[in-house]
Amino acid sequence: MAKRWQKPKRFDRNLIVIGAGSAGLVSAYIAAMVQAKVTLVEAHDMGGDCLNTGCVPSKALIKSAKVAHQVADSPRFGIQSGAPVIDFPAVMRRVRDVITAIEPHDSVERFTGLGVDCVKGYARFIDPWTIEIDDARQLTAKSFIIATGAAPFIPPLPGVEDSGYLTSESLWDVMADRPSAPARLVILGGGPIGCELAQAFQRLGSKVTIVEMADRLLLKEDADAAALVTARLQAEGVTIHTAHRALRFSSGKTLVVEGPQGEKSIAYDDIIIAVGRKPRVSGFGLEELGLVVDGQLENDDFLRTNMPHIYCAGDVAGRQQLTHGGSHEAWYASVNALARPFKKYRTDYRVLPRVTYTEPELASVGLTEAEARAQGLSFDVTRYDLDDLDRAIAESEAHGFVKILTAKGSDRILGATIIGQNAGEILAEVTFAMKHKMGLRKILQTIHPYPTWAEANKYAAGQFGLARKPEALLKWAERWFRWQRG
Ligand SMILES: Cc1cc2nc3c(=O)[nH]c(=O)nc-3n(C[C@H](O)[C@H](O)[C@H](O)COP(=O)(O)OP(=O)(O)OC[C@H]3O[C@@H](n4cnc5c(N)ncnc54)[C@H](O)[C@@H]3O)c2cc1C
Ligand SMILES: NC(=O)c1ccc[n+]([C@@H]2O[C@H](COP(=O)([O-])OP(=O)(O)OC[C@H]3O[C@@H](n4cnc5c(N)ncnc54)[C@H](O)[C@@H]3O)[C@@H](O)[C@H]2O)c1
Repeated sequence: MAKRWQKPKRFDRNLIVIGAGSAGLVSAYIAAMVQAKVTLVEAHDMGGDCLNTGCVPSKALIKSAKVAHQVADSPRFGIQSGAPVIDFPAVMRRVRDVITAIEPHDSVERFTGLGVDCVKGYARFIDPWTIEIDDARQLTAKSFIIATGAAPFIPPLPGVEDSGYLTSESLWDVMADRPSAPARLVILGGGPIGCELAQAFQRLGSKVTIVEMADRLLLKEDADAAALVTARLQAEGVTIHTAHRALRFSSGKTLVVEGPQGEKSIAYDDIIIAVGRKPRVSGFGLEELGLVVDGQLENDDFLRTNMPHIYCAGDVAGRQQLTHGGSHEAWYASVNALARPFKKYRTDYRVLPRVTYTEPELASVGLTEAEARAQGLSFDVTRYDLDDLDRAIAESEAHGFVKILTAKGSDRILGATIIGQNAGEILAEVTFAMKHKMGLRKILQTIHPYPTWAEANKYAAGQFGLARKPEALLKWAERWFRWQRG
């Protein structure tokens, strides 16, 4: 390294963080908290994908769609209201307002107040210790964290450039000016983005078709849980083509797909491409430093790239793509970068929860059954069906389940999947137990208020206990009580 580049004798900063999404913001925050001199460089909007084009607008849209669905569904609860009238521009204005309300949490003002030097501009490495911002100002640092996120992957299908496709990044601005939701909406990709947006747009008046090349939706999640999401989407009118591969676009806004029955043409008014997100690693000097191999930013379990003073966190690191995952990695990247060479911490993803905000909601943490099997683990599965839960019955939402995997011969939790209303909230207790190595018996011993959704965890733990009754002791007790009755 020294031969090709001259290392500066002094540095302007202890740490420079590139990208102000969840990973970059948290990295800069931690550095400022421990009194390091830190600069955070952001080319576009503070808050990155989550605030501007990801979690926040999608959850705001999902809420409006849920209200529309509840209005349509109200006779089920004894309320007559007529079909919902969707004021789509007002829905999109609300999405914008929600972003505006949350913006201050991620703002330059807030982070400057916390001691972070925030710089607006596009950063590019010119050597391993120096970045240039907007081809003008240069800054050096002892360490760096690359937190540049990911961008939608666009498959190189014939005709794609003229297809008028939208992505999770572009759709918000485009839809903001529309009088109504697209009449026929095709969504390519049946992952979390595809499923969440499909249900939301269907509920807001679109006729949605999902095209997914795998044989089921939500491939990374428990198959039983994903099947319930699929069934609900279909019941609400979404057309789902699994095992269908997109082949090409033809003129007149048509997608040609190939499935088990051959080729099929699907006409659309709009198409959203949601087939995964690709780490942003090019155009700002990483390739020139030799940090990118086969299109990936190489990094180890300490989030260190192949230059020991350059770290990474968030979507760009290629290990997970979640907002809280990015914040989690930010802790490791910033602490490892600042404590170098005295101390380093290995990343740990064993207790990383995730939630897909469809209705029913699908929440999981740790291993799925398929993952536990693939790892050759010996485990038990306890399942509690929510059709038994009083709160779920009272709310006429008695569907879904809690599925918990435990290590064979113990109550140690290896993973959990919850599907149903408020699954993400119910999962919090299991995540806490798992993180702090508390088994299912500890959940069973905890008082849960009646009637709550969280009681589902207690009943699942109860189910676990029932399946492991001390049969010999109970036989003895039965004899003892019979003897006592005389
Ligand atoms: C529709 C959708 C819904 C989602 N919903 C959820 C959800 O409900 N829950 C959840 O946990 N996750 C969700 N995600 C994922 C989540 O948004 C991302 O995982 C998270 O935002 C990634 O954060 P990050 O900090 O790694 O990157 P980003 O937020 O992408 O931030 C990277 C930043 O770096 C900047 N940048 C890039 N290059 C440079 C450069 N050279 N110089 C300066 N700045 C640069 C970019 O402008 C950007 O602001 C969703 C994603 C999408 C698309
Ligand atoms: N609620 C949440 O936490 C949330 C919501 C949205 C997104 N996210 C994050 O964003 C990431 C990206 O989401 P995503 O849904 O774009 O990606 P994904 O990788 O999770 O799913 C993409 C799907 O597209 C399919 N696919 C790929 N190429 C295809 C093709 N040519 N034709 C048809 N189908 C094709 C894949 O088989 C896969 O099922 C997620 O993995 C997740 O981490 C999270």
